Amino acid sequence: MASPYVTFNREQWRALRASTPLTISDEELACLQGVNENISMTEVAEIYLPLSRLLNLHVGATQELYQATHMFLGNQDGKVPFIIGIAGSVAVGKSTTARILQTLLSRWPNHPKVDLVTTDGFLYPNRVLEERGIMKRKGFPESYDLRKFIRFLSDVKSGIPEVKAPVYSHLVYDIVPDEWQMVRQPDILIVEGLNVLQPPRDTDKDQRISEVIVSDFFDFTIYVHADEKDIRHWYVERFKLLRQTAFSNPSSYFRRYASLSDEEATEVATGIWQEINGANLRQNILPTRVRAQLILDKGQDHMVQSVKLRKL
Ligand SMILES: Nc1ncnc2c1ncn2[C@@H]1O[C@H](COP(=O)(O)OP(=O)(O)O)[C@@H](O)[C@H]1O
Ligand SMILES: CC(C)(COP(=O)(O)O)[C@@H](O)C(=O)NCCC(=O)O
Repeated sequence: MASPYVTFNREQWRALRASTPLTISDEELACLQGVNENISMTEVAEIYLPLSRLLNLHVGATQELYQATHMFLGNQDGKVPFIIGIAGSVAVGKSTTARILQTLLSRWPNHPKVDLVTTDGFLYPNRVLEERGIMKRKGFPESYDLRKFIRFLSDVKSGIPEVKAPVYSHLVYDIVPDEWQMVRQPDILIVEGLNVLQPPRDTDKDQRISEVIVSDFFDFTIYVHADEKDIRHWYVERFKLLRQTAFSNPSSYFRRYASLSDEEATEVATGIWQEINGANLRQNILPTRVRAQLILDKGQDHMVQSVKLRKL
């Protein structure tokens, strides 16, 4: 069967930079370094800048389409945000990708307001996960309040002026009660998380919400891919670093991990990977890759090796 994707190797993709009118100023470079100090600026210029141009073209075309419909209907409905979904494994670099794109996309005059929401806010609180015996299934499909997530996306897409997203704290490892992120009609909303390309669940009927699925609300979807052995390595390295930062915070749910030796930390993190995040990747996340409009394929140094773009 012919592939629905056109594949660009790194050289072919970076050549598209020529059709990107904007360059990056020193000030913006500094801002991106703040997003992630490990990100290479060559990577931003060669991979993410052309990607932001492609997205800019899609946003522009969609904005024109909305305008045409409004003119035809003779109404002045509220602004409808363009929604980008970013999927992929835990630790593959979704949040880094999302933040780079947020920064790059906000420089375009026709879509300066770019908001970013992560799907962890739609996890059930620990109390509910405990009641259901699924505390060790965080990130698996059944750990999310899908009804709440779909309502949120539907409200944003309906042009509601102010929509609330719940907030998850990695520090306390739980939903923060009574804290919300307000989404106020951005030009673009980036939604980043493990589950953005997942199909409807039929395992628990309670959760089944008509025929609407999460990805119906996305105007563009990206899957960040890498070999599992590389992602596992990034996960373990990030876990080791967290000992000096988040884990040593007195409010951290994982205080007990702060004093682990390198060897112990590697063992604990590898265990969590095998039991939770790796299993979730294989069972529920990787199978959704085929649904993405664009796939970023990263090598072991985080550099994108190839970009796949859906032909239709
Ligand atoms: N493009 C990149 N260049 C260098 N390091 C990166 C890049 N993307 C992610 N990382 C590193 O990989 C780890 C996981 O990235 P993160 O964006 O937090 O992943 P996710 O949101 O998918 O869990 C972090 O330690 C991050 O610093
Ligand atoms: C919170 C997460 C489920 C990621 O959620 P997302 O924002 O991708 O929906 C994940 O980072 C997580 O905490 N997994 C549980 C196992 C672990 O501690 O790594």
